[in-house]
Amino acid sequence: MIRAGIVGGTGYTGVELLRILALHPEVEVAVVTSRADAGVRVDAVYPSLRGHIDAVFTAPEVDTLAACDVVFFATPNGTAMLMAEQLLARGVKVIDLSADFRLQDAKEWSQWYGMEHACPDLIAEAVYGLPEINRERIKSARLIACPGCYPTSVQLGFLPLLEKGLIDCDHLIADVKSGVSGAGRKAELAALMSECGESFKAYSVSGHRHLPEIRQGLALATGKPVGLTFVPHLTPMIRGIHATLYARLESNTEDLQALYEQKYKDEIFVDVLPNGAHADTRSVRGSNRCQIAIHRPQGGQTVVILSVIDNLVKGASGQAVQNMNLMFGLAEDVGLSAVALYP
Ligand SMILES: NC(=O)C1=CN([C@@H]2O[C@H](COP(=O)(O)OP(=O)(O)OC[C@H]3O[C@@H](n4cnc5c(N)ncnc54)[C@H](OP(=O)(O)O)[C@@H]3O)[C@@H](O)[C@H]2O)C=CC1
Ligand SMILES: CC(=O)N[C@@H](CCC(=O)OP(=O)(O)O)C(=O)O
Repeated sequence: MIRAGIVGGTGYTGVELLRILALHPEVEVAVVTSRADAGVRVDAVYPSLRGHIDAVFTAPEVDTLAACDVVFFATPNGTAMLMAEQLLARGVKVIDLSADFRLQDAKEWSQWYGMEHACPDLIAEAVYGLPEINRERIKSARLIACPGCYPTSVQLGFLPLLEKGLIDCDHLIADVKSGVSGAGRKAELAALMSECGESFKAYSVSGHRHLPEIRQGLALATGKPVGLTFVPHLTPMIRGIHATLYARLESNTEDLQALYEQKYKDEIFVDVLPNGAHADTRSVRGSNRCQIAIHRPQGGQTVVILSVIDNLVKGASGQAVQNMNLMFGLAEDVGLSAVALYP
């Protein structure tokens, strides 16, 4: 059995990890941390886990976590980087759901995240945990930087077009909507039902911290810098990300539906919908799937890609477990076969 630790077990991605790992046949959840709830049983905070997780929240301490084979950090940015080095030195694999190791340039990271990086030397070793592009490197990694939720939906949507060089890379547009759980469980005015219910708004239009992460991934796919306008929106739903992606085609020869189907034909967690379909977040809620639909309105030069995920599953905890499966030589979908909840 793989002994797993979760730092930040009371947050939304933490409890989603617990939900997934509770039914994972190869994992025993050995340590779950929370500073605020240290000493409290996990199933007292989350009764849904009664009979599934027999653990008590503890304070996050390296000595306790070092008894694990793998530690997930489901913590705010700036936390994993303080403990990762010590855990790796003690032979523990680290899977970080936060942004601490996502950007390859420590200076750029500091600018977007507003703090100095505590261990810039580890950044080069971290493998960006998007299995659809980095599967082989993930298998032998010690440290995984799980992609952000918006970046997962946008990169999976744009990749086939970029890899084939079919679009104008200077003017990409990602118009993306997120459910409120994307903001985490902490109390926040903007996430109150009376603030975001019955309303819909864009935010961080002048620059969101996922912009450099998405640009970095797309530039790697195409081999040159990309020009991207990324506008996130907050929608009054709990889970889900819906990305509407726009690009200008530079070639008319390719059958785009066939291109996407071919690119993702062996990917368990990327589902290309039939021609003309409209992807919806409800159809991936609770599942580790990304569903993608391709459109070319009026047969013109603009291609519109719809890409949907559950931000807490393929956008965070499901993808983290997908990475863990690869790192430990398991089948990629162990523990991740849940079908979306409907309605
Ligand atoms: N929500 C989402 O959809 C997604 C989130 N992410 C990323 O995953 C990470 C977790 O997000 P989310 O679950 O939403 O966050 P939450 O705010 O819901 O939970 C944060 C958790 O971290 C713990 N924590 C907070 N500060 C510290 C600290 N300094 N040291 C140790 N533990 C700490 C909290 O418990 P306590 O304070 O009691 O210790 C809590 O359990 C973030 O980096 C987020 O950006 C990534 C993709 C999607
Ligand atoms: C709706 C909402 O607030 N979403 C969050 C992003 C999601 C997140 O947790 O960020 P990471 O993926 O980088 O970890 C935000 O815009 O700050």
